[in-house]
Amino acid sequence: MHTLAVTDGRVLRPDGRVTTDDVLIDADAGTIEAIGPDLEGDEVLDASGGLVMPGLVNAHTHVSMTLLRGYADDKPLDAWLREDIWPVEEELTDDDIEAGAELGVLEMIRSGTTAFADMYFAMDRVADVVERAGVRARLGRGIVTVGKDHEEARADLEDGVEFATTYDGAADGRIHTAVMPHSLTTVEESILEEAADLAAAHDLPVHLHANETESEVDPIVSERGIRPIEYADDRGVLGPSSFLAHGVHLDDSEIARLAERGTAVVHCPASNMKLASGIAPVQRLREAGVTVGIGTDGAASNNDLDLFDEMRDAAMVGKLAAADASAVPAPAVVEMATSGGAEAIGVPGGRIEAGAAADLIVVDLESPHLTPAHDLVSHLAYAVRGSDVRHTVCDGSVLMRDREVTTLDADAVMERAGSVAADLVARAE
Ligand SMILES: N[C@@H](CCSC[C@H]1O[C@@H](n2cnc3c(=O)[nH]cnc32)[C@H](O)[C@@H]1O)C(=O)O
Ligand SMILES: [Zn+2]
Repeated sequence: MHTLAVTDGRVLRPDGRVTTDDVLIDADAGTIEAIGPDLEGDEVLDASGGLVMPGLVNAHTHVSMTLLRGYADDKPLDAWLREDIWPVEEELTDDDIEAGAELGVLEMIRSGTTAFADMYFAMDRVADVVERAGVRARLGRGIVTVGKDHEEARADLEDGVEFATTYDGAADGRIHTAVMPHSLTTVEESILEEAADLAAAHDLPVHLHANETESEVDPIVSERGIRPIEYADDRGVLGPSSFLAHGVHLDDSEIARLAERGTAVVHCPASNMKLASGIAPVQRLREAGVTVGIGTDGAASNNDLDLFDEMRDAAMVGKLAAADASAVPAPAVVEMATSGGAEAIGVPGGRIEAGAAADLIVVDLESPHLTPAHDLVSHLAYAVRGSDVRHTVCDGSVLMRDREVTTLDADAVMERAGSVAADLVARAE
């Protein structure tokens, strides 16, 4: 057994306590062996002056959209997608998607994210990046049927299911998959139903955008006389492994139904604020017992993939929405960004405890903006930035040591992404 000792730091435990301990990792198994004083390993990762905490889980993104960061801002969802994003996405090549995924994964490793859920196209290329970069992911091809005839729509569904069944368990088990119909309004009813059936038949989760904007909720209510979550349930989409992105506009009956079905919600506060979609009822969801994770959504609606920013946004906007400063407190956002996210997307990790997956980060605390250290959980929610992450470990492997990413060549990744992004936009215009 090859071991890695993370030494001389403080450790964030699953119950929110912070202790002064070392963490011993079985690098071969990719698991945490022990937590305690004076642990010795074959290799050492210095955590002095730092906090060891679970790697963050970005529970909803479109990682290759880093190529479109800053390309189209200041518009509502529907116009943004139809006028700006989808036309450029028409021009995307598989190589572009790979370059964008490398950039996004690099950014995530550098800001402490070790696992993410991704919906996009050319997912075989995204899977390749996940494998090389050493992170964990739940991946799926986004299935869209608007503007397609039934045959094309079926082909999209089949592609999505084929990707999901082929890649589940890839990269030594670091890659998980899901069937990912894009949303309740961009996928026709029969395809949505089939997607849910096929996911169940293959024991895979369903992931989709739902109840993101009012203009997505209204047509379902007026055409069918029922709320979107009831419609989703009738199509078989909801289940204990399913997770939906956004859940901004949910009424009490929908929240109760999500709780009953065990379907998780991924809160994307920055995207929801930027597109002026609304504010998800995070406090009410949590009180109802719904598992809530946090996601950045794509970099074109955020505009970064730093989950520390997202934690702060979730706490701030949660209070504003509830008109209650005690709503969505620091421990809740830290939980949502770690164990909550891992549970929502169904990946290991999210906890520093013996036997858990060795997905962890070390946050450097020796900075003016993190001084004094009255309460480290408060710092994680309100004051830490992604650039404070010193080391990133996933599945027992060191992906970043002293801010140097070991699995990707940062300069080459940025140069390639910058160049393909410029070409892409030029082709689209
Ligand atoms: N459009 C593709 C498949 C969907 S991939 C996922 C899609 O979600 C889009 N997307 C990104 N952010 C959001 C969001 O907040 N809501 C809805 N869609 C989004 C993204 O641009 C991408 O087109 C097709 O026609 O086959
Ligand atoms: Zn999205």
